[in-house]
Amino acid sequence: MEERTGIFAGPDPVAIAARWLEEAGPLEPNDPNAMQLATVDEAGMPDVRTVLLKEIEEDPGAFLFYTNYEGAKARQIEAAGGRCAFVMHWKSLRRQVRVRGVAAREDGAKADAYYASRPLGSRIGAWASPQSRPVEGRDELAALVEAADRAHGDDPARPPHWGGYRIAPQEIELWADGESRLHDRFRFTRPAEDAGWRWTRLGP
Ligand SMILES: Cc1cc2nc3c(=O)[nH]c(=O)nc-3n(C[C@H](O)[C@H](O)[C@H](O)COP(=O)(O)O)c2cc1C
Repeated sequence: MEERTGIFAGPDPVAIAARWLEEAGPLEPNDPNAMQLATVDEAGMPDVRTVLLKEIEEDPGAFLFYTNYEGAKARQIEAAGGRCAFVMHWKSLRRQVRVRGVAAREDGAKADAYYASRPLGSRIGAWASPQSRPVEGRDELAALVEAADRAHGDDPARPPHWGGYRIAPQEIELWADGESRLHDRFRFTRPAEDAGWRWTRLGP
């Protein structure tokens, strides 16, 4: 099988994705860690939205983002037994990472620490925002923020309805732009989390 070299080098696609994200950091105008997270609702209808990838854990490999556990994406993730997918595309690098996997809540010490590291306004916002539910207008939102501010003060604890998801990847595809649309695509799979990754080149 043809060897993977250069930007594709290495046995672990999670580590390669982490390398690519680091490379994209100084090149992207905004949010190099933005990922488009796909879920399906209970009728099987797909849904997708952007969230921010906050951490890549390298062993055994996982991707973390944070959100409201009462919003649509959380409901969809949980109803699907955690199954979800995401894609990251860096226009500056002309590269793409696709991941399919299973998400599980990270609502322990790591979520507490990340919550505590956020600016106060964001911490209050996490208490105040009824994510994915209708609001009457900005006035209602402002009133909810004011109430949360009064209730939780200057050092709010992490809300029970807010925390992380850790996506354990089952399949990762690394893609890089090639000449004449002959892009490079490598798909990695592993039979279990503690097994090594196998890979194959795919037609573009
Ligand atoms: C650049 C960008 C970053 C975002 N980051 C997050 C995030 O990290 N977590 C989150 O819950 N929503 C984030 N959002 C908002 C989501 O895209 C979405 O509107 C919200 O989470 C509600 O999604 P849902 O109704 O499918 O649950 C972000 C939006 C953008 C455009």
